[in-house]
Amino acid sequence: MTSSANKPSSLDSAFAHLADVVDQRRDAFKAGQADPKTSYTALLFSKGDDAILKKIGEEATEAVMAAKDARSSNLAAEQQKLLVAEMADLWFHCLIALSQFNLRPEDVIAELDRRLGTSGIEEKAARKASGQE
Ligand SMILES: N=c1c2ncn([C@@H]3O[C@H](COP(=O)(O)OP(=O)(O)OP(=O)(O)O)[C@@H](O)[C@H]3O)c2ncn1[C@@H]1O[C@H](COP(=O)(O)O)[C@@H](O)[C@H]1O
Repeated sequence: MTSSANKPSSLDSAFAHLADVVDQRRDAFKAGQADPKTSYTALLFSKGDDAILKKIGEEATEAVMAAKDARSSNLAAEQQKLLVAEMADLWFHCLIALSQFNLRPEDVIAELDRRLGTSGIEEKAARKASGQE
């Protein structure tokens, strides 16, 4: 599998580019310029919040099942490929959900950047101590 060391393009810019495409479809759909019959993205925007959020649940479940299959196959190449495809479906639908809520992948990446270097164990303990949980 690909590692970050030999990745030719930046992950951020790949996400940003796809998010631009999705946002353009969203805006074109709202302006009556994208046809849900020819654009899957426009079709989901035409259906609204519930359909978009339901797809995330479905795609997450499919990714989990693909991961279980990959493990059962001892990480066989074909199962790994299927797992990557399901994860791609999940990430794509997350981008649609972000767009539906006027958010961008950059917002999520900024949040992950903010968390860099903070142990999840420490973060949870701090939340408990401050009564947030
Ligand atoms: N990356 C994707 C992408 N990934 C997955 N999908 C679609 O997501 C759909 C959902 O996958 P499922 O496995 O649930 O398949 P399904 O059973 O057909 O879906 P449902 O009937 O259950 O909704 C499929 O139709 C896939 O083709 C995508 N559709 C579009 N894109 C990107 O979005 C761009 C714009 O797409 P359009 O809006 O269709 O022009 C494309 O150029 C691509 O870059």
